[in-house]
Amino acid sequence: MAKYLQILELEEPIARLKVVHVAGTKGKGSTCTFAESILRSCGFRTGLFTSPHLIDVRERFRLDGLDISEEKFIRYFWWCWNKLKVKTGDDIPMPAYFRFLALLAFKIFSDEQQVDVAVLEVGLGGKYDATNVVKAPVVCGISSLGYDHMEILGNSLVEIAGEKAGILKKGVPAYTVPQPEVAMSVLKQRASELGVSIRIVPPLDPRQLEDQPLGLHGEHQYMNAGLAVALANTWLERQGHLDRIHVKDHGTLPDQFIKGLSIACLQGRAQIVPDLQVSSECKDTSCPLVFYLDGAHSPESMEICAKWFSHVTKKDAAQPGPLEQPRSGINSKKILLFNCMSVRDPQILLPRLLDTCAQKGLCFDQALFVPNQSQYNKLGSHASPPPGREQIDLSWQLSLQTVWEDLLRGKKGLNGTSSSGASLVFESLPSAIKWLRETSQQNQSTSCQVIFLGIFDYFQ
Ligand SMILES: Nc1ncnc2c1ncn2[C@@H]1O[C@H](COP(=O)(O)OP(=O)(O)OP(=O)(O)O)[C@@H](O)[C@H]1O
Ligand SMILES: [Mg+2]
Ligand SMILES: [Mg+2]
Repeated sequence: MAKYLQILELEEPIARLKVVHVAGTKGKGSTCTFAESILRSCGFRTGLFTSPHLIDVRERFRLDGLDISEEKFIRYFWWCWNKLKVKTGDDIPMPAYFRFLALLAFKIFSDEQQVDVAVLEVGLGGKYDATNVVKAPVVCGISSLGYDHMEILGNSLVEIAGEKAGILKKGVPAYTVPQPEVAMSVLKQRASELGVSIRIVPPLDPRQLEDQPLGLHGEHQYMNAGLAVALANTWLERQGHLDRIHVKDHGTLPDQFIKGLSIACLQGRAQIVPDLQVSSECKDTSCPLVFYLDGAHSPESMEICAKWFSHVTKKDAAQPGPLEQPRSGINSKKILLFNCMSVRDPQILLPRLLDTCAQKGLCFDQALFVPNQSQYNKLGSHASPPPGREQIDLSWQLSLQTVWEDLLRGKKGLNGTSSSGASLVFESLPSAIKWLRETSQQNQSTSCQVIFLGIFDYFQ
């Protein structure tokens, strides 16, 4: 990275950026999004770099809260690409995907618009992450730690926490959320070696928000929001801008903070998406097919997500309302649409989901497994579609299906009750969605609530 920064002449510009840096297993992106939104609401020009993206790579680079425009993205992309291409070769190869994107973020944030603050999410780990070239961030945060990317970061929480603690720096205040004891002691140890304090921030109390809901949904977001408030506050303090906010004496947050937290948005995190195609053909005002999207792909986030899905689907049934919700007085089917990378262990992920849902009284009627294929054809270098349909390898999805079926069989064996959930494997996402639409159109007396997990789980 140091060499690439030299090639792109980014060393000095990076040193000038006023960075908020966040690592963690879960909640990094949400914490960054909240922190950015708060500081924008305080009147600052912001850059936000997160990962992964849901649909378009430009989602990873936001300027003043908006995805970078195509025109700017293309301009910066080629500027970096061409410069690197000339100066790299056998000894220094072109940077890998995530490194390139991080370099692009540095270029974008330091160049064209001179942002007041750059909020950076670590891609993977911390110590060796591409974003960790920032030598002196204004403040850093470590969100919830748990088990993920063990093939790279190590198998124990101690090792994982050690990697994440690699973003802590001498002289830079640090914050974290309540963590498992072993992880916390690693963070504290590293902080004390560096002579900095790491403060533990409790989850935000909803009362501090004066009845405004958070822009990102789910109980766990209060944890991320609490961390984001501490990061934004410290950034303001260290930059000498505390005069911009009016601290109230009755324990609620400053108005700009409340506004920032309530308008924050990040696609694909506890996002409820009614299927507009199906609902447009439905006479009723509510929607027969609703997707509950989330990027969960670690055991902790599967559990969090299961709680969220159980909670919102129960609430929707109790308070039938407009489009977002399924129709009242109608059977509702709970369907799982799932994929995860083969480095993850479905024997851990799927039971965690199923058990948490079962504890909340929710059983799945069906489970669908799909590869991350979103298109049928890939374009080659001559921009023409290949002549035949690509053969898609579904062996991983078939093994996910087997794990699921075994789980259900095990549960049936134990207590005789279980969701009857037939499971299916589809060759692509569009084909699964087509099937869901057809099914819900054919069966108007049933609404489908589809929890859609792990689909954009890929290697950053
Ligand atoms: N504090 C948390 N504790 C546990 N799970 C969380 C927490 N925050 C978010 N999640 C779960 O992780 C998903 C991703 O959230 P977010 O994008 O904020 O995390 P991330 O650390 O950026 O994840 P990724 O590894 O996908 O980059 C959420 O949709 C939710 O399921
Ligand atoms: Mg991750
Ligand atoms: Mg992320």
